[in-house]
Amino acid sequence: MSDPYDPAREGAQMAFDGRMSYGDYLQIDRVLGAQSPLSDAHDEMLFIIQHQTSELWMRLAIHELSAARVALAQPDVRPAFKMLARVSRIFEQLNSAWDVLRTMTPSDYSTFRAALGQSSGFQSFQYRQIEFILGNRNAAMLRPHAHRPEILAMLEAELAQPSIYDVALRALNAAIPLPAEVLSRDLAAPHAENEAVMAAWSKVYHAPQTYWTLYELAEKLVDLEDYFRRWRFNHVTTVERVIGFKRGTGGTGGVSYLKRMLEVELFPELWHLRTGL
Ligand code: HEM
Ligand SMILES: N[C@@H](CC(=O)c1ccccc1NC=O)C(=O)O
Repeated sequence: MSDPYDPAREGAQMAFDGRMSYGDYLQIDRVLGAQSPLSDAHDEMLFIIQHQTSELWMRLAIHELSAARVALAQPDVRPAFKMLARVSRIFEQLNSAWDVLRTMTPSDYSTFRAALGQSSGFQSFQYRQIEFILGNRNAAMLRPHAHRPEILAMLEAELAQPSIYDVALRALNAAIPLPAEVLSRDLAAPHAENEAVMAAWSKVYHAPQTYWTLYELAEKLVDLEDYFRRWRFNHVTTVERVIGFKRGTGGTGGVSYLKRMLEVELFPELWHLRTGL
């Protein structure tokens, strides 16, 4: 019998006093110190981790979307494509995660729902920031954050910046001029569907070879919205499955509110032009 295998023999570092380890670099103690269930219910840990991991992925999505917005304002927009593609993949990841949460039945959830009080995903400031960056803007959504001035200020600052779609339209305008009202709209409101924008994107789709970069940009945006829509759909379906038509802890009608959100169109012209092609 040979001795048990020891990775130190091939050089694995085994001593970490005074050296940065895996846990040091990733601050694992802080991450793993942040799960504090309020009940004894077995499934509350699943619920907490599902949300915390979602928030971590949202953090990366915001990092990528913010950089993509800067990149889209440059003369060469192509470096933004990688970032937008990565955000779509992040949403794909979040979409797959619903499969884990769906293992929680209504009976399981009812063992700890009361412990959640009035807290709700509706109050997720990172989610709201993503919606605002993408262009789904509504100043009423700032109110749940009034008690956190720095978060309120961050979201207000977001409403004062052009959305991803606004910067995309500026890039489109450089090739196919758009009306001034599109380029200097009230940034705190959502973009209103516009005939001239649709005509310009249609021109791109009729001649992809001529407008290849804009064509690629448009498809990256459609891809992103496609994955985001799937997230909304998975959410509302999971909610109906778990709480039926009960009101939400956040105070909305629950499924009725979430179904209304399914109607949001972030990049309306990019969807509507397809009918005319
Ligand atoms: C059993 C699981 C879940 C249930 C029953 C549920 C239920 C609800 C309900 C009823 C709402 C409407 C607001 C309210 O009145 O509370 C809502 C909103 C929301 N939830 Fe969930 N949710 C679940 C899981 C999740 C997960 C895993 C996330 C991921 C972060 C999430 C994020 C959100 C967000 C961001 C909103 C606001 C949506 C918007 O304003 O468009 N939820 N949820
Ligand atoms: N709104 C949910 C509660 C909920 O799902 C939740 C509660 C606290 C933190 C995040 C949550 N997730 C999504 O809303 C409900 O009405 O049961």
